[in-house]
Amino acid sequence: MMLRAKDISLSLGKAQILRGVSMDANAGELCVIMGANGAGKSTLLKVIAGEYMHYQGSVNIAGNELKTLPVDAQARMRAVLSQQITLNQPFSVMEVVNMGRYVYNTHLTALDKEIVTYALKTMQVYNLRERTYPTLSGGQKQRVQMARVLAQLLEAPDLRATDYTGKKMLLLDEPVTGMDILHQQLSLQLATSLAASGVLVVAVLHDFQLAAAYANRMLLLKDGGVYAQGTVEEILRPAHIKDCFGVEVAVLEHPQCHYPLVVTAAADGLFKSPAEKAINVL
Ligand SMILES: Nc1ncnc2c1ncn2[C@@H]1O[C@H](COP(=O)(O)OP(=O)(O)OP(=O)(O)O)[C@@H](O)[C@H]1O
Repeated sequence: MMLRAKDISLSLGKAQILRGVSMDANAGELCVIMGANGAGKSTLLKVIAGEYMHYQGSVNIAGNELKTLPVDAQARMRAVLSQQITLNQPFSVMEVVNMGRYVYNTHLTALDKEIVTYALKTMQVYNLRERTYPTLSGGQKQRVQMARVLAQLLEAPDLRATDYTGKKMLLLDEPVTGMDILHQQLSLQLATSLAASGVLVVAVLHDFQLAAAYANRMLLLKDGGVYAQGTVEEILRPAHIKDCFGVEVAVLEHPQCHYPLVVTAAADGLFKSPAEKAINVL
């Protein structure tokens, strides 16, 4: 088991944010965490990323207890794409992606530079490499951040050249926010390819369709606890979505693909949810 989180509880200030969350995920899986705003998804990801060390419970990564893993060893095992990255200094795109390699070397080697070039090309931002990062569009910035975490993970300038099983974990918090549909697909295909090379990928997503198409395993959070955990078919059910998001949906069969389609049920009278009540107030 690459990741075994057991009974994680966490308070921030006076508020209890996570309540006894347990999750397991294997190397080679793409695990998607979903849940309403404020459900605790980012907080859980931050616990796994070693950002909050005052949690109760245990987080075990590839057989190591997170609390006993030195910070530099953690940085070489996993890369993290956080939800809000504010980087206002005038770094170039290339410099931002180089940052992914500084966990290995303070002076980049020829191999580091090859990996950075590979990551830039994979995320289709190579042509932007001389641009100043803060001047990029939102979606372009997000693609550069994906390139940075890819550069941090890889050991060779070729995704398929190495077996990363049990060695690497990628944590993505809403990685495709602001990306156009092509780059959303590209990013999740990249995540799938990384998983095929043995990386455990844990991604927070808000898009049911992307989750349905790409997840091997899903975790649905509600109010800081686990509401359900399982396969796409087990998790993406109308009753679960109603309970967790307050919206009536229908789950349809995709006409061409094997995964389910989640659509809002917009027929008259179907919206009896808190979301719709909120809209009525407006
Ligand atoms: N540093 C903090 N101090 C106090 N409360 C916090 C802190 N960080 C998060 N919270 C609260 O914890 C709860 C969970 O936040 P979290 O960011 O994990 O939610 P989320 O599921 O990722 O939501 P979203 O979909 O909006 O990104 C929210 O109510 C949030 O306000």
